[in-house]
Amino acid sequence: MSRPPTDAQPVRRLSLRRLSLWLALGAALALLLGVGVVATIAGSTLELAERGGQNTATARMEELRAVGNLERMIALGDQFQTETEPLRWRKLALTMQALALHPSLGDLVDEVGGATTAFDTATELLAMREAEIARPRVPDELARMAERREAFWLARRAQLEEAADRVAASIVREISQAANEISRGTRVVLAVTLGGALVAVLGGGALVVLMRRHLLAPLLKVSDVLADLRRGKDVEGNLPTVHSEELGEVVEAVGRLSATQRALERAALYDALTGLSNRYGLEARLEQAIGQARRQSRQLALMFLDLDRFKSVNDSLGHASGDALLRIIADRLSGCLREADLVARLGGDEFVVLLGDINGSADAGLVARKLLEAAARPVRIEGLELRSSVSIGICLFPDDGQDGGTLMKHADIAMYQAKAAGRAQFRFFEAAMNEAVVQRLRIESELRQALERNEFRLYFQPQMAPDGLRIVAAEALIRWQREDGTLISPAAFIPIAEESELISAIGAWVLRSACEQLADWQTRGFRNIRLAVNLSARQLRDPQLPGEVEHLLAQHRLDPALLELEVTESVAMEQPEVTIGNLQALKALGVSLAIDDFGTGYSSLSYLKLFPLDRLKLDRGFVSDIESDPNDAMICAATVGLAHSLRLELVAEGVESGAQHAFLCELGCDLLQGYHFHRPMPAGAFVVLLEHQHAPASPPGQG
Ligand SMILES: Nc1nc2c(ncn2[C@@H]2O[C@@H]3COP(=O)(O)O[C@H]4[C@@H](O)[C@H](n5cnc6c(=O)[nH]c(N)nc65)O[C@@H]4COP(=O)(O)O[C@H]3[C@H]2O)c(=O)[nH]1
Repeated sequence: MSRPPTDAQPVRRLSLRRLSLWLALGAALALLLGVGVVATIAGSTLELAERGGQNTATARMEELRAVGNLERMIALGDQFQTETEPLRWRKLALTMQALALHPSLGDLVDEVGGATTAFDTATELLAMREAEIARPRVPDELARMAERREAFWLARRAQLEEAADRVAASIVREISQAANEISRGTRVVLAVTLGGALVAVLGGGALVVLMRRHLLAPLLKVSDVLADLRRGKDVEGNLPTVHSEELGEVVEAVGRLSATQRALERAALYDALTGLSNRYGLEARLEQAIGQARRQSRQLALMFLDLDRFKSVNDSLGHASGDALLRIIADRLSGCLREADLVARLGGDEFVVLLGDINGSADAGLVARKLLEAAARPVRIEGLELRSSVSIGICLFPDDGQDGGTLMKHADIAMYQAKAAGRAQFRFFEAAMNEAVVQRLRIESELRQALERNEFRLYFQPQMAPDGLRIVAAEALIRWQREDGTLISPAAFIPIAEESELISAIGAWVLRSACEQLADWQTRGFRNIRLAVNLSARQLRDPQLPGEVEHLLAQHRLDPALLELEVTESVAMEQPEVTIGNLQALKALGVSLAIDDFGTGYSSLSYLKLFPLDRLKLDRGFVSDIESDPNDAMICAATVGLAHSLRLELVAEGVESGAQHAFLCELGCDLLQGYHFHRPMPAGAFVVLLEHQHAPASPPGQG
């Protein structure tokens, strides 16, 4: 798209407004001038013609009359000569005289000697005839007189005829001259009109060419560009260069519009943090790729990637570090792919990879391995070396889904399975996974309802002194009591709650209820019973947790040491540096801290000694085989030794028999928990048990 010519060489531009004003003015002037010239020429020609016509007509009328009178005189003269009756020839002579005196003949006097001659001729003829009558008796003389009269008449007649011919010729000459003048004037008017029309045609043509080049063509181009913009095409470099100010404004506005549209598109289709496509960009590409693959009968692979334990990085190191990690992972993922593939970020720590044109699942597996390796390389952020990993779910088109929505859902399900299988691995989608997910979603929604309906209960399992008689503490264990009264074990729903944000609400409920219970025991006089509460990974990383605990302790006026918070070894060791900070914040409140399921994770002793702990809880897996498996017995012994060397108490879980009890006592365990003593029980039963402590001791295993 052409940038508005602000940053390029400035283009000199005309003002169309001014140009059109000048053109209109010029056209009006030219028109006025043309009309003036034509009108002047036509007017003068007409005037000339009219004037010439009038003069000629007046003058020629007299001459015509004179010619007529002369012709008549000639005819009268001829008649006079032949007329014998004196009365009649006298009358004819008199008529001739009267005609000769007519003014039309007056003007001919000089030319033909007309009037005088005509009058004299009539007078002379009359006198000659009168003289002939006066001598009637002399016939010869009479004949001579008549001959003389005849000769005289013929001579005069010839003169009169000549005069009439000359006048007639002059009339014809005058008329043709006038006609010539009129036609010359008409030709001039015609020439001027044609000239004007030619100038108008040429000027109009030039104007049309000018308008087409500088107005119409750029306008059409701008309209094409706008149409392309509407279709979402890139119009970069398509804007015309214009030479008028007004169109320049339009072109610049379209340029700005296109730049804004591109910026909006970027914001709409790309992720601002990583520069990768976002959900909408991915959806568009996915639909396109599916259409293409369907037409060409090809396979696609869609991968759903989730950064393992990203939230704890975000919570403990802050959002800036979280963002930096996301950018690094985004770059690494992009680096593993071909140009035709796509990697998108859906938000949070979720990425999607689209592999176009693969030959089968093996291809997708190969790429997934590369992605796993790339994500697993250590990341250095703000001086800390972080170990990241991703879990990947893969599904294939067309086998695992025919449309984008289904493919995304199935890849997500496969990813969830990869996470459940221990993270940092990939899983291909299988139909059976769908059912597991449906089940999980159902439980999630039921858990939400359970919270609203207050269906959770706390059970309490005593922790005994080594003698197995004295209750020193208890562990709070959640149960879900459904409407029909059935109790659901936490193992069936806590992992699901941990996958969603539900664990925060459930954990908060447990903490609240546990503190209420502690307060209740206080009022009942059981002041030294400690209560242990399990913390989920999310809770431990929650920066609000210390504040909430502090508030609950203050609200119920509890001795903080009576509240024990347990975190599993694997959660504690996930990001040990982060755990240290979180545990220290809790320890600052005075609460007790314990590591649960000890021995199942991979503890780093250097970190373990930095955790501000009070107790280690030996996992019940080691206790169960303590008698039969010498390895387990050794581990138990070593764990007791380790705890004591770190100045921690050791709690043995899952004590189910007297032999286990005896063995653990021998090893030096500080506290014992298990069915051999008591099963988890409701609050009421636990209070009854506490009250029994004041009574004579009953043998263990009867709880
Ligand atoms: N076989 C055998 N089992 C014994 C014996 N003594 C105790 N147990 C069981 O061992 C589990 C001990 O709790 P845990 O290790 O913290 O393991 C707990 C804990 O990780 C989790 N959990 C329970 N309540 C909560 C809670 O309120 N919050 C969180 N985040 N997790 C909880 O659920 C797990 C299972 O809890 P429960 O089903 O109550 O199972 C309890 C308890 O009933 C024994 O002698 N033999």
